[in-house]
Amino acid sequence: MPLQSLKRLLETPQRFARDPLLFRRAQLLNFILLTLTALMSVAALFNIVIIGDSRLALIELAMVVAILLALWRFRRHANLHGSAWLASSSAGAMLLYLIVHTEGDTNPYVLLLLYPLFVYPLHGLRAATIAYLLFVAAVLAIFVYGWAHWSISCPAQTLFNITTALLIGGGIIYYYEHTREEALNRVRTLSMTDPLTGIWNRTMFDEMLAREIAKTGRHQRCFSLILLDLDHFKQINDTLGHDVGDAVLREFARLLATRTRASDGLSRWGGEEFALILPDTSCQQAEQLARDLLETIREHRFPTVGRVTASLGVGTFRPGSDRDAFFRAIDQALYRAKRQGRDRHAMSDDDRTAD
Ligand SMILES: Nc1nc2c(ncn2[C@@H]2O[C@H](COP(=O)(O)OP(=O)(O)OP(=O)(O)O)[C@@H](O)[C@H]2O)c(=O)[nH]1
Repeated sequence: MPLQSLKRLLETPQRFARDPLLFRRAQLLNFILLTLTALMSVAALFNIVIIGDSRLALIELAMVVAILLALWRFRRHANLHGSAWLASSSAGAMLLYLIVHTEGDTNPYVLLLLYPLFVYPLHGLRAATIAYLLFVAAVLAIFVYGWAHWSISCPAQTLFNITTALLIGGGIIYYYEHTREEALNRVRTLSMTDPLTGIWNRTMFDEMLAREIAKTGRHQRCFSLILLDLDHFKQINDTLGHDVGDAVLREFARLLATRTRASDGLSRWGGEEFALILPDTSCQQAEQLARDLLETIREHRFPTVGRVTASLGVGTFRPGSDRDAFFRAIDQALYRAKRQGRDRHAMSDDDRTAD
């Protein structure tokens, strides 16, 4: 039974599971908070029973209380940011107190190197660097104070060693975090974009669609979706080759990107099909945009092939609509536009004011 409770405590709350980066940070925070609680409790016990230093033990118990508070805020209220700050500042204060308490004895300095080890993974690059620089400044200020008031043997050498260790230790962890974040951002970008056209891929389309659907429920707003399919694209591939087909797809994506807003979700839905999510856009506005897009495509001259046309299916999602039915209706509208001769748009059945 106690083993099961411990296992539950080690598990990261599932509410963070939707975002892998947030989940990793939550996992780290959970682990660090539990480790600090255990470490400080043992240290307090050690100081009471073996050393007989009740003042230090009391400070350590105060830190345990602060860390437990952070743990409670994190697990109960999903407060990641505040809990991380509470944990890092109380651990920092504890380390600084150790230096003061031992009046400059070199033993606590070894522990200082632990600080960047948990501050960087907890806070991320920017906030951690601020926290760490403040910490280094506090350590040096305390040491300078101690130089005048405590009997430190070889103070100049100790100051040099502390500064070097703090800067090198912090520097290495900063660089590690920096390269890790960079690599992660690159992987993230790759996982979101379509390699041929550089616009969003199907995964991002699905994510944005889910987000917009959730927003319509919360704010009672609507959004629109346009599906675009190039006409007779197979002929381009068959007569001019796949490289020309690829170039047309790239140019088509670029053209659409120049005619849409940054807040619109333009993605390659698959093959020669593209999707455009239009937040806060009514059926009439979406239809007008569909007409404008058709004209832009019609008038554009694509490299090698010249004139290209597309067919569009348009629909509006309203609060309470069903995702699959909505999508099916737009897909059907697109095929209606194809059947009726291509180079045109068609509205989904729910929005049929004009074809
Ligand atoms: N070059 C190239 N072709 C692709 C790519 N993805 C899909 N295709 C081709 O797109 C063509 C789509 O053909 P169809 O579904 O028959 O459509 P279509 O010829 O445009 O005909 P309609 O849509 O009815 O006007 C197929 O030949 C696919 O091989 C790609 O990434 N690059």
